[in-house]
Amino acid sequence: MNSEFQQEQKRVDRVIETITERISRLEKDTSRHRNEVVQIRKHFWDEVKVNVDTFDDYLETIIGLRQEAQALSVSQSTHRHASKRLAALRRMQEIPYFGRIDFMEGGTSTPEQVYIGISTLTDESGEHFLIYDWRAPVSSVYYDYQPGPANYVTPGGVIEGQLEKKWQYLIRGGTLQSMFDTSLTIGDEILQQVLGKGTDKHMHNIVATIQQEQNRIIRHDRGRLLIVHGAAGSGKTSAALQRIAYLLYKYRDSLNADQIILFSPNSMFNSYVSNVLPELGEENMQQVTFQEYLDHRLSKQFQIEHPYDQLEYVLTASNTPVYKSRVASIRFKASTAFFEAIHSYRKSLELAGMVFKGISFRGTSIVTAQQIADRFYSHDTSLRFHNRLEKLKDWLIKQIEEAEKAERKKPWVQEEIELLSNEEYHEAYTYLAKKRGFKEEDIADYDMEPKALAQLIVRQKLTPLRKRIRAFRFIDIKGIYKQLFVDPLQIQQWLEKTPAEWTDICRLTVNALDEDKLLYEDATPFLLMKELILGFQTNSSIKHIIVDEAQDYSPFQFEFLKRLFPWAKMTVLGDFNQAIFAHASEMVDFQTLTSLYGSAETNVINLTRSYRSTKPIIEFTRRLIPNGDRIVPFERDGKRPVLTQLSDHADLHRCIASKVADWRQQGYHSIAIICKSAEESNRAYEALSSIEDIKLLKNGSLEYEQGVVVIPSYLSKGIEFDAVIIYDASQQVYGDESLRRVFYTACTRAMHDLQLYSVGEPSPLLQNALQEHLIQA
Ligand SMILES: Nc1ncnc2c1ncn2[C@@H]1O[C@H](COP(=O)(O)OP(=O)(O)OP(=O)(O)O)[C@@H](O)[C@H]1O
Repeated sequence: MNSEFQQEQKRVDRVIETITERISRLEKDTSRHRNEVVQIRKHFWDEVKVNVDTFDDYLETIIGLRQEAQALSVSQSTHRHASKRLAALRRMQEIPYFGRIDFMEGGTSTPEQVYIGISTLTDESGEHFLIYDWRAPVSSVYYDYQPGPANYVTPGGVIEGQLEKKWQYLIRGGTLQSMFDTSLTIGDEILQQVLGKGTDKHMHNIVATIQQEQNRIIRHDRGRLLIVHGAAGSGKTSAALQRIAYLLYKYRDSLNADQIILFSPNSMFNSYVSNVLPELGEENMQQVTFQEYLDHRLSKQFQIEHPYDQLEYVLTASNTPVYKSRVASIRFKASTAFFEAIHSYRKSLELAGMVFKGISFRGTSIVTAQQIADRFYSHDTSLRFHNRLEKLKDWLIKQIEEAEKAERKKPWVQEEIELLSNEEYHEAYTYLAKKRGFKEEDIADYDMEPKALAQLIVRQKLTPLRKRIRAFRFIDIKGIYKQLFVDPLQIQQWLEKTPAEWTDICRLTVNALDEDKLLYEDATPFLLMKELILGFQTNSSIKHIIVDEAQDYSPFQFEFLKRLFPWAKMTVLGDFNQAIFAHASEMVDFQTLTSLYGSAETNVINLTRSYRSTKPIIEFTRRLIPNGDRIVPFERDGKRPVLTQLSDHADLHRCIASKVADWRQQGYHSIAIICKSAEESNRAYEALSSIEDIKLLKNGSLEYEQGVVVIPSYLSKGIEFDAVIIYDASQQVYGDESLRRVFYTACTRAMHDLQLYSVGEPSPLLQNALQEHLIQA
């Protein structure tokens, strides 16, 4: 062992000693803070005297309450911070740092050794940094430069200097295992080691090996919209998560994790990425799928089709009669043209076309739908649309009041009074007495008049109706949306061109709405229509939204997100070669998105290097897509993918079982058998049930499971496996050109090994994968 290595190990030991001391000090502090919180909670009401007899007492009570609540909040926040710091220090006990730069600032003569880890550590004096946080300004030099002139940006300006040397350290369990002078060595040994390992149940942070182009994404801080277009496995999700950690660090005084939302493809993906931020000592951002949001807004009214059910239909129902129209409907309803048409339609409602629901009580009409419409269109059309609706609502409330007066004299009210139970009678009595100003002790003296009781009963019975009117439920949004499709010619007023299948699209939309079903392609347009009429529900507390797998969102959905989060900056990450939804063909690149905030507010970063898979796998998968040669594989050796042609399914299942056994022996922890659809997955799972511990992953699975799994292609998005089997890459299954992206997505999930089987002729999608890239067995 050379002396430099020994010196470095000694430094590691010293730093770990400091970390251990800090931990023991902090453990005492956190336990004290925890006790404080418990005590404040326990004695909260002892400390506050609740007295509301006089105004001064009341004021004193409020002030006391506020002081206690403040003390509790301060203690809770101190405790939270201390616990977070403690968690970070515990991780640093294992790996205190991973890199070092020797940086000589302009005007100085000795370089400073800057050690970089997941969090900052200073010496006892607090003046010298033993470790710099990877997000600190100076640490950017580590990621951005090779030895030579270098600079970094601080809030006070740009610091110029010279990067003398750059080191990578591999420290595990407090022991320095290796160190590389990366200014001398060629290739990235640590990255090789990281990528060569098996996959895990959870994604991990990549801070030790962030690449220069990824660092640009992480530290980007200009404009409203950042678009990242990157090849499969290029680190888009990883960069997005480290970006969140970076923003939380840089804006720690004004930004917290609750103000960031990650839109992710499914719940399983949420669990897969849930560890990255906590590993870096940060709290997780909010995570949501677009479907969850739609459900939250619309599921009371409708049964909304799940996007994966829509996808399953597209993948499996091509023989059904309405298939072509349905696919055309999905594409058309995702377009900005339809988004604009809905805006124009809503505008036209100012003059005609609103649909209302009549209001009736006990089977008798109070106001008919036609009367409501007449009233609405009798308003001055120069008033704002929403004000007209407000006026209409007030008028309807008045109609209810009129109806109320008339109802009081009707016989049903007397009958109701007679049927009141003692309890109800007493309740009504007490209520009316209090309303008349009687104090608790004088209530018994109150004489209840029968008229007042009748009034009360009618009022109560009409309360639900009043509530519905206040919530604008007299507007028939479904009727208004449906109207767009009832007369196929109507939409031509607002659209230059309708799809050829428009009449069929209209028919299938109306049929679904009549059954109170909302097809997935209708859900966002419907919600937009609703918001344009009733007013937009926006969320102004969110400062950043990150949309992963953005190729699966329609331009329509992006417009919607922009309106929903008016103050948020947006980071959008995707790969069009993995666009698997039928609506995705509406957007062939992210250029369309530039119009969202305008080009001055938009920046685009492309990632072309791919890290997930071995070089032979990438050399194969990139031949499956147009312009795939732009993808640069990371130099990691491995075996070439294998295509095995078989004659029947019995043979296929035998081969898969033996391949899985083989791979298990090689030590692979996660093996995926990827099928085209859920339908194929179910069949495969049944047939392969003899494989020990095999699991079926389906829509709704919340956890990403390790081991041997059968999974439909679209659910495997975003995640990765040690080894992948493409269940049946035959002409029969992947015969259609429209499946190219689904097929590519499935193949790019493999890290170390890829095996394709084909029952009968292989898919024509494999045509370009030359012999040199694919072993045919
Ligand atoms: N700089 C890096 N250092 C270490 N590992 C990396 C780095 N960049 C990417 N990886 C690894 O490469 C794999 C792919 O990364 P990630 O899932 O973020 O890519 P992606 O672009 O989102 O992929 P896809 O679009 O195919 O879902 C992960 O295992 C990730 O840890």
